[in-house]
Amino acid sequence: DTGSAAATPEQYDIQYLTPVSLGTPPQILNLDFDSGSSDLWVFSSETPASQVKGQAQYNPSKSSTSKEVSGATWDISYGDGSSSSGNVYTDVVNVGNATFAGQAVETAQQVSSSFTSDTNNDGLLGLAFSTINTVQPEQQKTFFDNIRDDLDSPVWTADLKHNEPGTYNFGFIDDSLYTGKIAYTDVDSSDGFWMITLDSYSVGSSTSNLSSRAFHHRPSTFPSPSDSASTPLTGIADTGTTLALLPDSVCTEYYSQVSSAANSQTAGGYVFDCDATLPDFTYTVGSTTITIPGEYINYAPVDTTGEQCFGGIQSDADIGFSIFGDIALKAAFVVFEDDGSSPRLGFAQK
Ligand SMILES: CN(C)c1ccc(C(=O)NN)cc1
Repeated sequence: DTGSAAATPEQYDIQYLTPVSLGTPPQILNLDFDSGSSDLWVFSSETPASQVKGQAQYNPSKSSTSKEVSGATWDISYGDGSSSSGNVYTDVVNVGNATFAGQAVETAQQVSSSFTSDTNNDGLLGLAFSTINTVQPEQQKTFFDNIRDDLDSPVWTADLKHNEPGTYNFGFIDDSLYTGKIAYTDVDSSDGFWMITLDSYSVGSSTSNLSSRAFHHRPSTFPSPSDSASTPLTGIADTGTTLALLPDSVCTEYYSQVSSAANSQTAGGYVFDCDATLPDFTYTVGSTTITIPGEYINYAPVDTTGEQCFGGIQSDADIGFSIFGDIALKAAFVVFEDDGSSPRLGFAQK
């Protein structure tokens, strides 16, 4: 079995939506595939009308193959403070021809305001590890965990793009989607996430880093620079988070290269003049180097004046690890591999 479906960005690449078929006859909903969570939940016939604003709704009573999971409930909260909760059914779920008959479909009986106002998002399809699925009393498996053994290969891949549709594939690696070689790194899934350590990062052209300059002799008073060219970054690969949330030290180093940049309390992060030229941000996994173009890091205007723009790199303070969200992932072809025992993440240029 294999599957392939389009990942279409909403404005500013704030999120990517992918059509999913649920039930019999098929009910098509556009879901946010999220490698940072593990619940497949949908707007449904059970979602109060006051909390629905244009979203498609899954109606289990209209599906001949739906079965209620007796006594099961779910309740999830996300890093941005949004939340949802409800009941559970199983039904046929089909993603680009990859199909599982008994997939847990979590129907929303409550969604928070940010979901209600997100009018094109009909729900989430979790692709983190099933250990953090929120269904009680019996935890449910993610779509990938369910179909993994039927897939030609135990992988799914993300080819997200800037301002144009990309692709989520299941069960195979499409060699036409990347260049060079895929470099793999081990995943620590103990917290339920695709957590990895990037070998290094650099801001702009590497000569910006003092240590890479031929300093014949550096006065002893010179600060020995944090040699970012070999500083690792540990974080989670999260297709459901828009930005790249990185350590304060990295943010400081990055925005020190942008003369108009400031860390704004009112805007909630680093902002700069929209006409600023932003440096690239590069990270390495083994021998593969991924460069996020500066333009991708000019994320979006703060307001309708279009004077100040919000950065695509922001602080991961208070989270405890970095979050390599869409800003970081859309510059790469990413392989999420899990044979059930030793998960790995692969990165390639494209
Ligand atoms: C409000 N929406 C659409 C969200 C979607 C995804 C997430 C998230 O943290 N995923 N890892 C949060 C919020």
